[in-house]
Amino acid sequence: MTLRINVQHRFAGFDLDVDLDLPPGVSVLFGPSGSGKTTLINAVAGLLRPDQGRITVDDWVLLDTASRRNIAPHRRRTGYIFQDARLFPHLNVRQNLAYGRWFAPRDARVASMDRTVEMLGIGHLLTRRPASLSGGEKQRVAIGRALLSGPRLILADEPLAALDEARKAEILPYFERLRDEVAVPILYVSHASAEVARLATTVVALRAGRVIACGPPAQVLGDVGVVGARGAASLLTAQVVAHHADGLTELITPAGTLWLPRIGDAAGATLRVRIMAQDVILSRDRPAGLSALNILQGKISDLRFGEGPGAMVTLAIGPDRLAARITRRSAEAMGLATGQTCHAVIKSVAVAPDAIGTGR
Ligand SMILES: Nc1ncnc2c1ncn2[C@@H]1O[C@H](COP(=O)(O)OP(=O)(O)OP(=O)(O)O)[C@@H](O)[C@H]1O
Repeated sequence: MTLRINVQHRFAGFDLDVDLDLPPGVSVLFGPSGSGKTTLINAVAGLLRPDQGRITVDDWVLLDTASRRNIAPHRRRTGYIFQDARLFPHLNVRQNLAYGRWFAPRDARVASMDRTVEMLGIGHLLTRRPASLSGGEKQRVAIGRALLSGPRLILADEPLAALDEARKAEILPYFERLRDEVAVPILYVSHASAEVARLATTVVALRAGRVIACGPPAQVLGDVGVVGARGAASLLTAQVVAHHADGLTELITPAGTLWLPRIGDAAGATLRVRIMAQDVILSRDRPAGLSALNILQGKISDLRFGEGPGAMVTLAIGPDRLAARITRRSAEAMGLATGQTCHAVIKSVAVAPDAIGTGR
């Protein structure tokens, strides 16, 4: 399902103008505070009527100001997941889920209650009231309630922002399952790049009401113009080979073996691993006698110098790209040039657990 959003809207001092054509999967609206993420998601939900615009899910028109079509919010079939779960406190979990179901149109293909409960791991919570649930559990119930309403589109406005790191880590895999197992487009607001790296199929980078980049996460999160040199990251596709007794997990990438602190996923699972450009060291020759376990070989596909002392070197590693942020001085001393073979050195412990997600 393709989501098309063309919206222009003006508040005093703020001007939103976007034109997006988003493929299936999770589209993350990513940008600093005040860039227009919530305004945009509210326009899609029908909570804000933009000055001008047209919003469609496939051939279903939610808004078309030119023909004065504006479907009311409750008829847009959007499942909305908020920062706070907003469950009904007087209903237990099963009743909260059933409430979502009650809103599903008769002809909607709605996931079964059993399947949803199983997918979100909330079977043991069904008779509990929201007050007795943790923040992460509440958010899983909120996802279930949204799913059971038979949505044609799921909107999630910073659903993890109110949770601590441990609870975020608990919820992220459920959003990954939602992305991989439910064929409903998801528009997801976030300003956390680790979350974007794990979840996004497409990243829409917003700045002051404009789209400054839109594309796959590996492309947008590696764009220094979007994330800055310090924030630049690469996403490597890797497959789990085995878990070893010394607490390390062995993964295979097209450029060699990657050893990371133990990962929960089973052997055979395909993961996307975020590696920050500033955590990568380069060597022309294959280094020996290093403490770092990960040495990946690639060819330099791009070399850029900034205004300051830094340089960004990109290696082609199979179909993936791996960026290294080094100094101009090192790049010149090493005589780096595009097309050369180079080795990237990455410390295992530099890859944080929240930087590893499932899927390509
Ligand atoms: N109802 C409103 N009236 C006037 N200005 C508004 C209104 N709603 C939002 N704005 C302004 O529009 C701009 C974008 O706000 P928006 O909430 O969409 O940003 P955001 O990217 O979601 O930010 P945050 O990450 O802080 O939630 C801000 O400058 C905000 O002050």
